[in-house]
Amino acid sequence: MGSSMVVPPLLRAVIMGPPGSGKGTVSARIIKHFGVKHLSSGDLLRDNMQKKTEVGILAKSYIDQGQLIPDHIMTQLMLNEIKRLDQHNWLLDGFPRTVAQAEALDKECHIDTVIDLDVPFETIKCRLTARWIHPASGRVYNLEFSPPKVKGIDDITGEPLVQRDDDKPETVSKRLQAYDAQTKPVLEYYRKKGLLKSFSGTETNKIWPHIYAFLQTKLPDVSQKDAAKPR
Ligand SMILES: Nc1nc2c(ncn2[C@@H]2O[C@H](COP(=O)(O)OP(=O)(O)O)[C@@H](O)[C@H]2O)c(=O)[nH]1
Ligand SMILES: Nc1ncnc2c1ncn2[C@@H]1O[C@H](COP(=O)(O)OP(=O)(O)O)[C@@H](O)[C@H]1O
Repeated sequence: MGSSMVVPPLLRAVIMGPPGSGKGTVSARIIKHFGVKHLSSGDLLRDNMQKKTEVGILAKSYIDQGQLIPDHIMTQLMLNEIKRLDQHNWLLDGFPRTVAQAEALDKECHIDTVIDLDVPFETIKCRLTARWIHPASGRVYNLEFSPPKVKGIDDITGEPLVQRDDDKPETVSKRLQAYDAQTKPVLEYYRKKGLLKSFSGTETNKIWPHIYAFLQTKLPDVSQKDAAKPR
């Protein structure tokens, strides 16, 4: 039996979108429903900053300025992590963010699909100042949209939540500029390859059912919840 079973190909997906477009929020739902491994460049960098690794110390100076980390550092860091997920379906979040990164990724693996969250900048600006995160897990909250059960406390661990230093209004503007100049060309890069699936809107709850339906054509839902009402 075993040797004749058809093994479906592993999913290699990327989620893109400007800062605050909901990549982390949507990724959490994708993980819950489709059981994929999630690799977030921002979470990885924040973990390195917190541990004060060489990469973390270097990254901090860029992140605090709202600038991207140099390509060679970012690519090495991420490709290293990606290798460890070899046998799993995976979703990259926050990488690639430049065409050079996308090209380096292409040399290592074949990407199947790129989910693009197309959310207007105006919507995003207010969201980020109300964002709170649990750094150890990457769980993300929002004072209005998805508040924690207890103010300032992570629902699962009971540990304190923090605000990201780079969510200050001045830094947010710089990050949006970097997105326009350096990351938008990546969308074009994947569009030309026929891999880009854009989802437009201003509310995650309205965008999510479309993403869910799209992914269901690729992977089975492994969550217990009623698939008719994906949350
Ligand atoms: N008001 C509002 N906030 C949202 C919505 N979707 C996500 N958020 C919040 O917006 C912030 C940014 O979302 P996040 O998933 O961290 O975006 P990322 O930066 O692309 O990973 C977080 O505080 C989310 O809780 C939404 O539809 N409406
Ligand atoms: N692929 C990348 N290339 C360069 N810099 C990156 C990359 N991913 C993350 N960073 C740095 O980390 C910061 C935070 O990233 P992230 O948490 O993904 O932001 P957001 O969730 O707001 O999109 C970015 O503003 C950038 O400075």
